[in-house]
Amino acid sequence: MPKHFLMCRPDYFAVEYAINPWMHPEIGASRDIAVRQWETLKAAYEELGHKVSLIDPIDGLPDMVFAANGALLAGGRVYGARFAYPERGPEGPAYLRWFAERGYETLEPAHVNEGEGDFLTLDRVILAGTGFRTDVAAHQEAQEYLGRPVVSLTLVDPRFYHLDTAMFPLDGSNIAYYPGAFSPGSLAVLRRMFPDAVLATAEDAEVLGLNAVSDGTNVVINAEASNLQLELKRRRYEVIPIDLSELRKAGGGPKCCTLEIRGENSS
Ligand SMILES: CN(C)C(=N)NCCC[C@H](N)C(=O)O
Repeated sequence: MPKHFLMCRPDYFAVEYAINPWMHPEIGASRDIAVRQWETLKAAYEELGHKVSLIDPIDGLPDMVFAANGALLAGGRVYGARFAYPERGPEGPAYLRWFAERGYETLEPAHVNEGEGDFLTLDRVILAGTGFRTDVAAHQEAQEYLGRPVVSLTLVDPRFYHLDTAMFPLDGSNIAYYPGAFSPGSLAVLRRMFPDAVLATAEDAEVLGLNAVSDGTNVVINAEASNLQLELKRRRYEVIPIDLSELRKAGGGPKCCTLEIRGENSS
């Protein structure tokens, strides 16, 4: 099934503040390289048959390329983002406006949450991260608005500050994750819910290998995550490695650049 993604060209991308351990403003990042790498990601989605819509980037919002943080959709409803750090604050209303202007039902959230960065949707449940960015009250707010069960998971390693830096859905019922990113209780929940999950190594997690996008057949994944790629191939997934090393300097990978638009008829 082709998917529909929202992306934001990194025309104003920069590393000029530090709100996660990957960001080093004293080193910075190249916008030109980031744009080229991002174009490769967009082309990969289009080659796989997925539809990509674009939101206009805004000058002064260097992290807006990370569209996954902009909202969470289910059944055509849009639960907006409210960012933890003021540097990203205006992105929430900008993404919500994009959807409202296109006729989507939207909710401006009362609680801090960073969209699909901390909410990962499976067929029967939404997995939700907390610990660094998204407030656990937002998990309840999303559940109430979207009418989907939300399972809270606690992140404990600041390098993996969003759930989607430590986990991705392989399909509607199984996941890949890095165990070291979760609290003992959350890990026990994951083991119980997903006995057949793909477990990533620290090496894969440290190159943001878990920040991947799967359509159930193809997995678009950071090129450097080599152990994880081997395991995915062993499980018969088609692996599409992408070099997003410049965007990683802001703490993002393929998934961060990709917000899934889930319409009325999708799960
Ligand atoms: C998994 N997702 C969506 C992300 N991890 N997003 C990247 C956000 C990077 C930004 N500098 C920040 O720290 O918010």
